[in-house]
Amino acid sequence: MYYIGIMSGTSLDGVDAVLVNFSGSSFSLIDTCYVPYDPFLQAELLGLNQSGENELHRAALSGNRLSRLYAEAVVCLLEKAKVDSGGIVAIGCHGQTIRHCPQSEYMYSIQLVNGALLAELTDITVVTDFRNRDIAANGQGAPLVPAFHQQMFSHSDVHRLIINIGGIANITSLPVKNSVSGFDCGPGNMLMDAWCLQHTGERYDQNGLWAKSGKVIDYLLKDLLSFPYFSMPPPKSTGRETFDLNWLLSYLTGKEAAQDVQSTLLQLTVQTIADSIRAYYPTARELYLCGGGAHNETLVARLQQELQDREIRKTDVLGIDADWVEACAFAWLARQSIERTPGNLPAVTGATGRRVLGAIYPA
Ligand SMILES: Nc1ncnc2c1ncn2[C@@H]1O[C@H](COP(=O)(O)OP(=O)(O)OP(=O)(O)O)[C@@H](O)[C@H]1O
Ligand SMILES: CC(=O)N[C@H]1[C@@H]2OC[C@@H](O2)[C@@H](O)[C@@H]1O[C@H](C)C(=O)O
Repeated sequence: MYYIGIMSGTSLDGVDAVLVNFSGSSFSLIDTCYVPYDPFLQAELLGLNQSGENELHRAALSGNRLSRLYAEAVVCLLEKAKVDSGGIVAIGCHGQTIRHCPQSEYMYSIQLVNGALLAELTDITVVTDFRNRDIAANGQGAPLVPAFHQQMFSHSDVHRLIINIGGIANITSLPVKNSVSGFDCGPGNMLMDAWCLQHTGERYDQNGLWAKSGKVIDYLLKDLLSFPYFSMPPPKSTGRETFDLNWLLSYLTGKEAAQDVQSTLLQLTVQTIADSIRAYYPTARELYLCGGGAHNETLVARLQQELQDREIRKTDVLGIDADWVEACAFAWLARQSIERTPGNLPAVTGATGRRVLGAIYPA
């Protein structure tokens, strides 16, 4: 029961791909492959988050480029694992989000990928477009990963929280008795990455050392935290439409030192995660981090400082490396689709019911 999961997230850094084996209820991660975006593709994808000239054509071309990269990642996995394409049941490919508008007046989410091309290039069944069925059922279409967290990380006696710190940060609550819940807390690394690139030329602030060299600007943090998204009740999900550099610039006076802004952005991520936990999951004591932000030592130390009575570890100790949880989730979501089993959790997304997700392109 080999599946491939492919995730390219809101950080816009590249492609995470995994080969996994599901047999019955057991799961194993067999191989992984990471393919970075070249600067041209990265800039093009970032540009497609806003309207621009000839954007339909550009989006279609980027979808094709992405699909060729996804196919490279598939070949890399098959070679590493010495498995041939006939041995794979399906590829679950998230695609690259360029717009996310689940609100009732819009009701769509766009993940770029040419599923037909990927099926043609790999000769493997491809499942894509995981979000729109949930949105059609009045859900947010995100986050979807909590259903996978439930399968992999639940404990019969302990209330656990799983916190993904990617471009956006999202939280999953796995209580002992009540139903699973979760939502997007707000920006994870996205704003820090953009500010860091603009001021240092580095794509991200390694271990948060630049942020650590600055001071949190109290008035700025207070202003940022007053943004309505943070106090909105779940279900909720967000993205680059809301949290981009322009959003940040609208709060700056122009007199702030760049490293102090970075320190404040890091604190914003920490604070919005900690506030969400205090507001919605006050009794949960075990926290497990995944996503790239789990490697940011300054961020993790400040989060531990905010939540001193909770134990914070990475999902690695639960059996899945923090870097590969999302890609594994899309392999699992593909299996749900292939088996015609629902993949969404209405308690998370707000959908009116459970739905079989995804569009299938047969091999
Ligand atoms: N050592 C590190 N120190 C600081 N930040 C790091 C480190 N390693 C990774 N990161 C951060 O993690 C980001 C990548 O995270 P990840 O791959 O989880 O995001 P994503 O999957 O694209 O986002 P999302 O989950 O929102 O879709 C990088 O852009 C960087 O900001
Ligand atoms: C629209 C979209 O791509 N959302 C992503 C993003 O990245 C993290 C967070 O925001 C989450 O809601 C979601 O991704 C994961 C994989 C999810 O659906 O659970």
